[in-house]
Amino acid sequence: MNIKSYPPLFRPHSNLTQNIGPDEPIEHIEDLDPIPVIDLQCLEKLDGACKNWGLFRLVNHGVPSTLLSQIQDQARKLFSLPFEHKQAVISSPLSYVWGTVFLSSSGVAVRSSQDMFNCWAEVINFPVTQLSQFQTQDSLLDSFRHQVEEYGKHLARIARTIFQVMAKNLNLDPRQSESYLAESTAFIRAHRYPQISEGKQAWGAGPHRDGSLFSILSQDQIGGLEVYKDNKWFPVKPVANTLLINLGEMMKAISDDRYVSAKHRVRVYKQEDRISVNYFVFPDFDCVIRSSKYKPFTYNEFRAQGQKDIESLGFIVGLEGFKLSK
Ligand SMILES: O=C(O)CCC(=O)C(=O)O
Ligand SMILES: [Fe+2]
Repeated sequence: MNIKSYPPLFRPHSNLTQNIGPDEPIEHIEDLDPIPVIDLQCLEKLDGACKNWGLFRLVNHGVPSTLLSQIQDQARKLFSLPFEHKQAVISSPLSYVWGTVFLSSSGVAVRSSQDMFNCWAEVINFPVTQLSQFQTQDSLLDSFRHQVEEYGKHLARIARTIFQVMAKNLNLDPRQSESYLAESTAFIRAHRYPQISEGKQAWGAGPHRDGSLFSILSQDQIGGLEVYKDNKWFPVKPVANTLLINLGEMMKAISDDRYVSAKHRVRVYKQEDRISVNYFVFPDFDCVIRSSKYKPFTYNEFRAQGQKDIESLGFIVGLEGFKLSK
């Protein structure tokens, strides 16, 4: 355990612990992996995976395996630096937060008063289109920044390819659908879920749905991600060289509820730190999302509402709060 690298909150002597609630059954399927597998070169099964799961594994994605493993290794090294050093070198437009994954529009970490929504995780945010402006004397951060930039280009390509097919399957108006996928506001978020000491309990990330259009995740070999389907939680096992696509609430709204926004959560382990790197993509912030199920809204309004919910209720109501009453 590299204690100096952890924010004080996550060190063994801290008395922070979380009531993680009743431990809902986790479906253990040892050999069979039920998560749909989609080939980027042949997207025939994409529509079914979006309708049934809202989360799928992507193969044949064209990201070199060396780049994927470098991203994982370098992220792990970066998180292993002393806590104070990370605080000192990670500066705007990057940000470093812990205990929450929510950031206000001004980049400040927003913590909920409710346990479920605080996370046993550290997060470094990289806004992909602003990375070329970032200068640092720290050689590890500098080389990681370059890799993230290169990785970001692959992810933007993958996001475009997948979204084009989704838009076609959903018969979206091609002009409208252009503003549903905004590359300019996409960001890459690296997470480290520190190991947790005996006797403590917390979620790496409590059960939630993402607010994004969708995300593209690379996880290490530790595991811990779980997805909810048919009233059960399924482990999303690590499979080398694959990526995970997770549909968020914006995709559900745009699809007029034909697609599922996957509910998921992350477990933490006693023995090991887990690393994951996630790319989030959103609609243009001021593009109006129209559907038959929800009142028209922009992503900006959705995000502002989420922040208000966190501050007043301790959790995000999400898309349900925009539903048209019958
Ligand atoms: O780390 C993961 O596996 C998922 C993280 C997550 O749920 C998120 O970033 O929204
Ligand atoms: Fe998530």
